[in-house]
Amino acid sequence: MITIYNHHHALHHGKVEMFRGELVPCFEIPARADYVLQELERRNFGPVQAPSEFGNEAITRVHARRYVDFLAGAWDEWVALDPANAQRDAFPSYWPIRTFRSDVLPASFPARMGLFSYDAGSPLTSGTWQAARAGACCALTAVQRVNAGARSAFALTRPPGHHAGADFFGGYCFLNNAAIAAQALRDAGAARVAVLDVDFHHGNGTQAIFYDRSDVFFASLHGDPHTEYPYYLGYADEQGEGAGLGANLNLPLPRGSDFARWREALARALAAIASFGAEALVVSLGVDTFAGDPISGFRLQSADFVQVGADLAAAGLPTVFVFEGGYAVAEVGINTVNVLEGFAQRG
Ligand SMILES: NCCCCCC(=O)NO
Ligand SMILES: [Zn+2]
Repeated sequence: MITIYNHHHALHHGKVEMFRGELVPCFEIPARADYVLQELERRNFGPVQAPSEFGNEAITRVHARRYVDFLAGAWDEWVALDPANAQRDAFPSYWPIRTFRSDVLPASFPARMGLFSYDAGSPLTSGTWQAARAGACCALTAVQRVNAGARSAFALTRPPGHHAGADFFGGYCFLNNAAIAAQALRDAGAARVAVLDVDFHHGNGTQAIFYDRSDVFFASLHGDPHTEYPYYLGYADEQGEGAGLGANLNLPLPRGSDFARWREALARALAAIASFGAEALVVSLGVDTFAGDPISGFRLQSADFVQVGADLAAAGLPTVFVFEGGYAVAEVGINTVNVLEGFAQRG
C-alpha cells in the first residue's frame, strides 16, 4: 500500500489544550505520526511518498473561502495582537452560541477565532496552517494514486480532520482531509462515494459537510455522544436531510464496548455502504478505539485492528485511508499499521 506522508506535520505542535477545565499538555502530538511512519518502515510496508502540491481550490471545494482565508492568516493576526503571543498558542475565548449572529465577520481577531471554531481544545500554532494544508495535499495525492489504479492509499498526516466543518475547527482538526478526499473522488468521476469513520469520536465535521447530499454516504461508529465527545452530534436519528436523507448512518456505542460489539456495528456500516452503491471509500482511520487510549472508551486490542483491516478490504472498494485519532502513542504505530496490513492481506 502506498503511503503519502506529510513531512510538515510537526510544524503543528501545540503546547497545551483545555481539557476538563485545565490546561494540559496536548494529546495530539507530532510523535503520533512519527511512530506510524517508523512502524511502516519497520515492516517495510510499501512506498512512502511526499504529496503533490495542490492549490487552495481543492480545499475550498469543501471549506468556506472566508474560513480558509482566516486560517491562512490566523497566526500572523494572533502575533500582531501582542508580540508576546509568538510564545503561546492561539485559542478562542468566545463563541457565537444560539441567539448570536454568525453572518457578520467581526474585525476582532478573538471574535473571529470563536466564529471559526467550536472548542478550546485545539491550539492554533505558528505552523498549523502549513501542516494542515500539506495534510490536505496528502489526502488529494492519495486520491490521485487510487484514481490512477492503486487499490488503496494511506494519507499519513496530522493534524487530523474529521471534526472540522466547512467553516470551523475543533477536536484537534482544522481541514477535513477525509471530506476533501471524498470530494476529490467525486470531482474525478466517482458518482457515489462513501466515507466510513472508525475513529472513537463521531466525525461531526464530515457529517455536516455532506449532510444534505445524496452523492456522498457518511457512516460512523463511535462513542455514544450522550456521554462522549463531540456530544452535540452523532446520534442514531441523524439520517441526513433534504436530498441527503438516508445518506447518513450513525452507530453510537456505549463506553466500554468490546471488539465483538464494535465489529457488529462495522458490519452494519459496510452493508449500508454496499447498499448505497459506493464506487470508492474514504476511511477516517482513527485508532483511539484502542483499549489503552487515554481519552477514549472502547476496548479494542492491537490484534483486533488486523481484523478491522480485513473487514474493510471485504468491501472490495478502492480505498483512501486518512489518519485521524489515536493517542496511546506507544501503540499508535502498531495499531494503525495493523489495520493497513489486515486490509492488504485480504487484497
Ligand atoms: N479535546 C476533546 C477531545 C477531542 C477528540 C479528538 C479526537 O480524537 N477526535 O477523533
Ligand atoms: Zn478520535
